[in-house]
Amino acid sequence: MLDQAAGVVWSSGLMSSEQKPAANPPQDLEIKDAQLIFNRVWRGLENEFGRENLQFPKELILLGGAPGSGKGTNTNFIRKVRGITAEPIVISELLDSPEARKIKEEGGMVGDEEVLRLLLFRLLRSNIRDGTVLDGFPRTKVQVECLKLFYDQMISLRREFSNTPTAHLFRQPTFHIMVLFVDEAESIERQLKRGRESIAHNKEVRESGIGELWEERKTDFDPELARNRYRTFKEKTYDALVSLKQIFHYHFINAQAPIEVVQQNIIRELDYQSSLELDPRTYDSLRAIPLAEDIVQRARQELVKRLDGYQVEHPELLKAVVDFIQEKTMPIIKRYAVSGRATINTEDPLFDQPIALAILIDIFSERGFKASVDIHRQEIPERFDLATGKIETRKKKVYRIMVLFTGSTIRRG
Ligand SMILES: Nc1ncnc2c1ncn2[C@@H]1O[C@H](COP(=O)(O)OP(=O)(O)O)[C@@H](O)[C@H]1O
Repeated sequence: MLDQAAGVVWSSGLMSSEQKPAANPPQDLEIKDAQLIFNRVWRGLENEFGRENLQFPKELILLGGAPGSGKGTNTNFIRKVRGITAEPIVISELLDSPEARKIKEEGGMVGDEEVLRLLLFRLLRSNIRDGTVLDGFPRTKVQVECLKLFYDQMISLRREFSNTPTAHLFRQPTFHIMVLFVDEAESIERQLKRGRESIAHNKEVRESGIGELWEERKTDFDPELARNRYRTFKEKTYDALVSLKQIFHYHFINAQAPIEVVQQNIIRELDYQSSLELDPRTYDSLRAIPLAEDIVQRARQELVKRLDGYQVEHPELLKAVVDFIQEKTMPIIKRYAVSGRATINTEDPLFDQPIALAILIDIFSERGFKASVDIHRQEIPERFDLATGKIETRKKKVYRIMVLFTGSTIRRG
């Protein structure tokens, strides 16, 4: 028996805060462009490699910042702090065609589609599965949108393969956006400094025949070109990077300081964020406690294992619970979706087997709901014995299934 009317919990507060869709959703051209570009590149990948082979790095640290902010200087340091052994990917080095070189020399930017294609192909290399640092992506609003679409695709792949033997190859992606910040004067000064260092270094290499030549960028010798690069960054890149703050792990680093100070800032930022607020001694006493996100990730792997286990060991029970969810709970959940909360009472004897309750909760978790079940035992008076005065009762077991879910923005990464 299903007690629908009594089983649904409404909160007037939740009802009144019901969100209406925006009347005019922003139809940003750049967002549309990004979708077209991304879809073309992604289809290319699927055709060339097959979906099952689209295995990308688990962790990506996307390093952004004005030219001269110290991205190249700090990349190896960041890898060390995060225990990343894979080589970093420097976008400007990926862009090696003569056309791309010419654009770069003038301080401009290479087309988004070309950048995205080269990058995603490069990310598929098997030696960077654990993670890597990306220097110089995303640089434009379109690239920012592509990054979000890429993340969503990684999540879809993960879901798609979660019940297969290759589930472990599609891990939960973690994206960190790290912005190194310097002002215009500092950026120009450092670009020119790099120019002077390159000349001195290359002179030494040529004279001694030892070592490798460094790239000599035109923009590192001309203050006007250097200024132009900084302005391109401020106008095209900076706001786009900041817009990712709400979505991925975001780290803003004051990079206008001596290298040692910048590196301390990086350590602090990459560490658990509360370390920024806590006294270091307090933080030290807490750090033995695992981070919630690590536990959640392990729990998710366990969940996948359990669900696969039910399929093998209790296939009929699994099917019965799936049918129950589909037929008995989904209509109620859909009907009350705005509140994000539904309660369903049932006396279905299916749940007299405790494992059926476990299966129910796990299925809901896998589908993104939070479910819990209370069992209520009620005695229903059935007969009154006139001779003894005793009331005979029937025991009734009611399972109260509470399902919570949310329709609000989900933090990615
Ligand atoms: N904190 C710092 N203080 C002084 N000079 C720095 C600092 N960080 C980097 N530099 C210098 O600035 C120049 C540009 O750094 P680089 O790492 O190549 O910048 P980016 O990769 O962000 O363009 C290099 O000569 C580098 O040695």
